[in-house]
Amino acid sequence: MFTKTSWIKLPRNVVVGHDVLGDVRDVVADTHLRGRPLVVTSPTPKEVAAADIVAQYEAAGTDPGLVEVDTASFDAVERVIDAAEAAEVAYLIGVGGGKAIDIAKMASDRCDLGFVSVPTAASHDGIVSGRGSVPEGDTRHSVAADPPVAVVADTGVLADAPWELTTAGCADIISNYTAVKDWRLANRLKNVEYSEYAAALAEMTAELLVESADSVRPGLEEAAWMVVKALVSSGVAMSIAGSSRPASGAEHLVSHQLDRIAPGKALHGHQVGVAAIVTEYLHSGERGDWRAVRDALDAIDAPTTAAALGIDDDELLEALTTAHEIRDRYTILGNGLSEAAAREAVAKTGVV
Ligand SMILES: NC(=O)C1=CN([C@@H]2O[C@H](COP(=O)(O)OP(=O)(O)OC[C@H]3O[C@@H](n4cnc5c(N)ncnc54)[C@H](OP(=O)(O)O)[C@@H]3O)[C@@H](O)[C@H]2O)C=CC1
Ligand SMILES: O=C(CO)COP(=O)(O)O
Ligand SMILES: [Zn+2]
Repeated sequence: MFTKTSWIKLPRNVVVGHDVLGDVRDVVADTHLRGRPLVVTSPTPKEVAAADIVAQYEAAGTDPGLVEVDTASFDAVERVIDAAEAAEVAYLIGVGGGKAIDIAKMASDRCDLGFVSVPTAASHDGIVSGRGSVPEGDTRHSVAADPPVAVVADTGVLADAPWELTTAGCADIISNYTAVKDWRLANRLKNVEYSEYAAALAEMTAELLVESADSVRPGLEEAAWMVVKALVSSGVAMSIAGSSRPASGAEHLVSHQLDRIAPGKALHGHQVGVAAIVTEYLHSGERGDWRAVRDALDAIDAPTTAAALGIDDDELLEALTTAHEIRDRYTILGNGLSEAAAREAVAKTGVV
């Protein structure tokens, strides 16, 4: 008997382009969302974009709420929920990098309110995804959360953001290669549910970005356009899969572990990129594709060594040998990488 069910949650409007920040109200008006919003942002994105959005609503006679968050934490999510309930807002607008967007996404999921995503950095593929990532206890990885109803990504804002934020987004996409290899491995070895559509979309997204690497240069709106399109596409792959599997494998486990061992030292995307060089080596050996992963990262100015991340060699080795413990997600790390094997992998790939 056929018993499969798949529920794919996607945004209704995804608007990417020049000067679209000024269209937030119009984009929202084209959805079912009505009434007063709560704008959730963090310090820099507030100046770069959130203040403008607040002004748009004020000019139209609506007084939006505003909450500023500093760190990605459950306290921050609770504070946003309290603000949303106190102000009786109708929906939330997350304005910023992964931190502000995920806090707003998780708070709106908890309050059962619509959510609009306004990225100010092309730094991660959670812009569109049905996943939220806020540390809780020892958990750093994402959990299911309703995706945004609408996304407004202004390529001018994204191109003006610091270049390393864009290279972090590119590295988050390049890590799809190893994430999909881990997913296929888990499907073969552990019968983990697998979607060829989601895997193919995640791989193709990485492929298209790598092929365009020459055009991904600082300050260019065209480059911001290409990267944000890739981030959207990767988020859609996660929605099709109903999990972060197409975009998160062993390289993400290592990054999550680094967030615990060496917090705040490097950007999420940069950490997963460096870890992907090592996990690609583990998948395909010395003669395998790890050089292609390293060269793709290098081509877009993303770090390729622990030193470039600002992470000590020992911190990376600890992350590599303990990453398998943090989540029920089978990957090439299996039941754990031995210290000797980890040392060999980082030495052979030049990561350390
Ligand atoms: N939900 C999902 O599916 C996914 C979630 N993630 C999560 O996203 C997070 C990583 O996102 P990331 O964006 O790197 O982290 P942050 O949101 O912390 O942003 C990184 C830095 O960029 C700054 N910033 C943002 N926009 C601008 C701008 N326009 N100009 C100048 N500075 C700017 C922020 O400033 P300020 O400090 O003022 O905020 C912050 O200092 C991780 O927590 C990761 O787990 C990653 C991938 C997928
Ligand atoms: O960062 C992500 C995809 O790029 C989300 O993955 P996690 O589920 O590992 O947090
Ligand atoms: Zn990621």
